[in-house]
Amino acid sequence: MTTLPMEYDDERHVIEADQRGGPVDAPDRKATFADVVSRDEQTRPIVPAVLRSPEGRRALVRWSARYGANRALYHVTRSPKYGVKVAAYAPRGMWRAGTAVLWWAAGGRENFHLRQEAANKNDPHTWQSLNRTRAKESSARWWVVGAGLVLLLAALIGAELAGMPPVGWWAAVVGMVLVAARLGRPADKPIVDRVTTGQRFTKLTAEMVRNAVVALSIGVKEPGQLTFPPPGIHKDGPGWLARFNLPGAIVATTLLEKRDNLAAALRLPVDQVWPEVGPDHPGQVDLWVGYQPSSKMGQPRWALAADNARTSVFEAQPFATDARQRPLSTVLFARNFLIGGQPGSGKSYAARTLLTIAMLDPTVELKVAEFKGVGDFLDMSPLCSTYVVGVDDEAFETGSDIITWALAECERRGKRILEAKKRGEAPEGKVTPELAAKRGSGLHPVFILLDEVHELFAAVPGAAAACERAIKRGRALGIIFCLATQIPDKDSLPPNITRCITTRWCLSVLGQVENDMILGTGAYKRGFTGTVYRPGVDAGWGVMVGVDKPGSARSFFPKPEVTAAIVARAGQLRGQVVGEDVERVEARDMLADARAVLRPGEAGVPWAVLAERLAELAPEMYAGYTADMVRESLARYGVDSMDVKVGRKNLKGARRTSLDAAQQRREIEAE
Ligand SMILES: Nc1ncnc2c1ncn2[C@@H]1O[C@H](COP(=O)(O)OP(=O)(O)OP(=O)(O)O)[C@@H](O)[C@H]1O
Repeated sequence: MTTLPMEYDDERHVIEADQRGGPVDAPDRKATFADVVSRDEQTRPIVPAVLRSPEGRRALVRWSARYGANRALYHVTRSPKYGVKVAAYAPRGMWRAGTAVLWWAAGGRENFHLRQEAANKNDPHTWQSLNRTRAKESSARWWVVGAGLVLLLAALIGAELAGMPPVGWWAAVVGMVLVAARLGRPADKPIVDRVTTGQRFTKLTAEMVRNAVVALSIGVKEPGQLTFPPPGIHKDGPGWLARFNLPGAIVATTLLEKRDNLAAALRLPVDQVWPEVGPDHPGQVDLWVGYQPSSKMGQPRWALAADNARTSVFEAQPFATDARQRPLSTVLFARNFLIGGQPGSGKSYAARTLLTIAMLDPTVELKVAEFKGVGDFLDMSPLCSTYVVGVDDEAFETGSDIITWALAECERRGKRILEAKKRGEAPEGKVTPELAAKRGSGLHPVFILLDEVHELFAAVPGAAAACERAIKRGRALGIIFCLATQIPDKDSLPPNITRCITTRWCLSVLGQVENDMILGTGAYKRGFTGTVYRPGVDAGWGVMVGVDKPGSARSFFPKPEVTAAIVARAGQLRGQVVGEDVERVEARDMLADARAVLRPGEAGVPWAVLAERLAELAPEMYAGYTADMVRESLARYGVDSMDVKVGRKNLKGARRTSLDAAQQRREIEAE
């Protein structure tokens, strides 16, 4: 075969084969000393999780005591029955033990079948040889039995000579009788009854978790696909914690969305099963399963109930507990709080826990308005600079005055902070703990609680918008708002308000819509849902977001006498009421006022000038109003923001024609 030289024309292209890259994985090499010393992976904790916190230890002691007491009581009540059984089985046990020893010593049982077979076959040789083996082994065993008996006798004589008390003899006899009864009982008849029934949950096992997760159909096909990083499933607080990794790219939130199904697969109530995203990666789940449903668990003692409790709104303070009975804390300063839920979900009491934190900080001014009308905060009213309860016009007016006061206070505080900043006392332009505590700084923290605030928003037009502005402005200025509401629709809880409040606590709600109105869109899908709680039964339980660890939170619910002691202590700490009551601000007609401050011949005024003139006309109402606030308020009457000539410049403001047109429209509508 000849090989012809290949011919190419001039336009040939040589296509190079793709270059292979270098190996992606570095070759294995032995770990060097530097590798070993630079390892910083997590070491396994020495103390088990359940013993690491005081709450965990207390929970373990409580659980052990309850469990032990229950078992002890159960058996004590059945002790007569056990006595009869022991009396019946003990002689049989002694007989069995005695004959077993004799048979063993005689070696009768070992090659009995072989000897019998030899006898049946009439084979004396084999029989004799087998019997010799038996006799040889047996003689040694008789020595052992004899030595045992001598030792026992010696021990008895020794005990007698040593003066063993009668109780010791009785204990020895009882022990022997019990052992004999144990040996004498039939194999399928235990002497003591079972305390737990098979159905009750006592331990979370890997098998339960694996099977339950496979049953969820979230992409886990085989039970073996779940891996449990150390320390595996263990006790944590009053329950079990299983940390596991889902296979492949399945994220933990897929499992959280199916909490109901998970509880069903584990055959447990929903409020006993608490899955969370694990700490290491998004595919890790921390599944905590309580010994009991959370609705049946007690609550640890509240640290603020201590005789010497004193708080600071600048530091994290406990206000609730999570499902594992661990206290949850929050800083009040520079935060606002929204508590939502259906009637009976425990909103007022949840709000009281936050108010208690504020109350025990003697620098904080308290203003409370409750529009349920039943006096849920009446006991705390002597500590408040403004307190109102009711659902009448006067209560709503006071509620509205609180918001107006807050707005004006923001304005005043803005100026004070500016001055403090110039003096170097407020480097970040915010109220600091030092400024807040300084007498006469006018920057002490203010805690404003508006309970059932939807009533106020429905009764006073504009209250919601004003509240929104006050919330936004007051955050850095030491004014803390806490709103509690029943969220029936977007008018009673305007979405703008929800948006500017970061810490939200959703107690029992009926459905996904209400849930997401409080916690934010998508919360329900991410597994944060207050729908699992029943009003009344699970009162105080809710889901909280905007805190370090979002999740379930149950408000502290101290007994009335404990609450009374806390209030008395707060009274002692404060000495007198901090702050002053809001002044009654007569409702004013802003459109009429704006027209009144226009000077003759003026075609219009810029917004900033209008704000100044309004503040001069009625400082009690307009003191805090900025140009933007005036523009927004007049926009509601249809007054447009237009160019107004000032000297040679055009500035945005209100024109006389626009103000007059708005007034005419109003008169026509009134007719
Ligand atoms: N943390 C808690 N633990 C146990 N029970 C609680 C807890 N919080 C509230 N409760 C119980 O729930 C009841 C209702 O509480 P609360 O008045 O706070 O509910 P609410 O949501 O404000 O109700 P409504 O809208 O009807 O006023 C209380 O009387 C109290 O018995």
